[in-house]
Amino acid sequence: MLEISHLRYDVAAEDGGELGILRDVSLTVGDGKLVVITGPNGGGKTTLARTIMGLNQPTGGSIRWNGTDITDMSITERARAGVSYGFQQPPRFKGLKVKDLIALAAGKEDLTPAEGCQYLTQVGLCADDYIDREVDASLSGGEVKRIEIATILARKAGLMIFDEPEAGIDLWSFAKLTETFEAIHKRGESTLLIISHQERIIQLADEIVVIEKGEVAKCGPREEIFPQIMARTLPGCGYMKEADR
Ligand SMILES: Nc1ncnc2c1ncn2[C@@H]1O[C@H](COP(=O)(O)OP(=O)(O)OP(=O)(O)O)[C@@H](O)[C@H]1O
Repeated sequence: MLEISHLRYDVAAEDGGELGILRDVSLTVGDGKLVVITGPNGGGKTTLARTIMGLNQPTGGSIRWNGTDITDMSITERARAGVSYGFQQPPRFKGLKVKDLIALAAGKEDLTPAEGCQYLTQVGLCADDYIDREVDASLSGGEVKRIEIATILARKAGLMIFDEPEAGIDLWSFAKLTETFEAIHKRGESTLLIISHQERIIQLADEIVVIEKGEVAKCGPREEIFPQIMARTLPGCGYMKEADR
């Protein structure tokens, strides 16, 4: 279980004061649940995900994972504890091949072709075309994004956090990805926290959390929150991006 309690993340403001990016965020995610975090741009979703992963040190509150306080743990310690995070814009790794990156994530020396195929197919990539490619600038943004998601799947972490997994991904691969999320959720082996503006991903959620202005604006079962979100997606305002409607 992930338990976030009164989490704050403040940064220095231009006027010399403090700017609250996350303000008193409390949230509980049960084991095996699929929770979608959505909300307007700049609301604080990525900051929350980065803080859970340890990329930002909170200025207040606590994060517990499976009963252990991980608030002051390093990124590596959190990863060892089973927390993994897929960046909104994943980095490239010049000199590393796709198979190296996935093998590293899976904790193996090498990958068999079948294993490579297993992980890449889940994100809509053909292993034959990608397994020996370098994860450098020759790959498109959508390709790097899908390869990074494959590494998270290979890690089989207890908590998988995906930051806008739909970003830059074509329709066919997106359909494959939603199937993959559904399958992981059905197996119940991992807890999924997915930041998304995409209606089809939001529809997979057990629970939806709306983060707005650094606070939890809404939180509850999908059946309850989804109609409220849709009611606010009127032209010119609302939670969901124009392109997703
Ligand atoms: N270190 C920082 N210093 C100043 N402002 C910051 C810092 N980190 C985040 N912010 C600001 O905090 C707000 C929340 O950013 P965040 O990236 O978490 O939003 P988001 O909800 O993920 O947005 P999007 O939907 O556009 O991805 C933004 O206005 C951002 O510019």
